[in-house]
Amino acid sequence: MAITAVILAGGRSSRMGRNKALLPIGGIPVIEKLVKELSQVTETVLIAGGPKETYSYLEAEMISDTFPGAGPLAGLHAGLKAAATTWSVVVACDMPFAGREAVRWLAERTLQAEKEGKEAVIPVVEGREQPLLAAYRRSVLPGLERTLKEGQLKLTRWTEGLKADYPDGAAMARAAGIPAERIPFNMNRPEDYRQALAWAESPPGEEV
Ligand SMILES: Nc1nc2c(ncn2[C@@H]2O[C@H](COP(=O)(O)OP(=O)(O)OP(=O)(O)O)[C@@H](O)[C@H]2O)c(=O)[nH]1
Repeated sequence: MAITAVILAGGRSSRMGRNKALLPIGGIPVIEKLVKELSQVTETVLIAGGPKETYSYLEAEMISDTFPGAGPLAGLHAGLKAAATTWSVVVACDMPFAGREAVRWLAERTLQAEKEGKEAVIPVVEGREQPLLAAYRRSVLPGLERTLKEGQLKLTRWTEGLKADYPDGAAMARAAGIPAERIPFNMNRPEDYRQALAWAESPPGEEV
């Protein structure tokens, strides 16, 4: 599909205590798993932020933030700026189950969003908006750049100002064939990593 995947991989991983993107899931670093999955359903995979030399073996293009240290919004900005497609899907590097079906589902939603003049598709999974597993139109860039220049770094404050579609993520979960809560699950702390490992080993639908 003519869409770019942007994997956000900057940040400090301070709560985890080590680079989250390199945590093994199913025997490979989570970022490698994401690159493999997302490259099956997108035109290009970009990695925004993180140590370039460490990720050079991956089949993805690496992008540096224009606003270093400014958090996920800076990664989103760098990714959208480098993307050659009108729409990009953004995925945080610490979401081990945000796989190809979820991204394909989001990419399909952008077709309708485009017709309706929307500039973002932000799924709502179990009542929570997921701006780090979402699709954005390149046209958000000038506003995003202004926001970053003003030093406003809060993601949800920025997304509030977008013309966004907020589809129910239950359908995304059905498409992916895994429980909804797992899809945007992200690993911030060591206990989250343990939970992800347990889920990775359990068959879909089986609660751990
Ligand atoms: N490119 C880029 N990505 C970032 C930046 N900050 C965070 N991210 C990514 O955004 C996602 C969410 O980040 P967080 O988990 O909130 O922050 P973190 O700094 O990685 O982790 P903590 O230090 O524990 O807060 C992750 O995929 C990060 O890799 C940044 O400054 N630049």
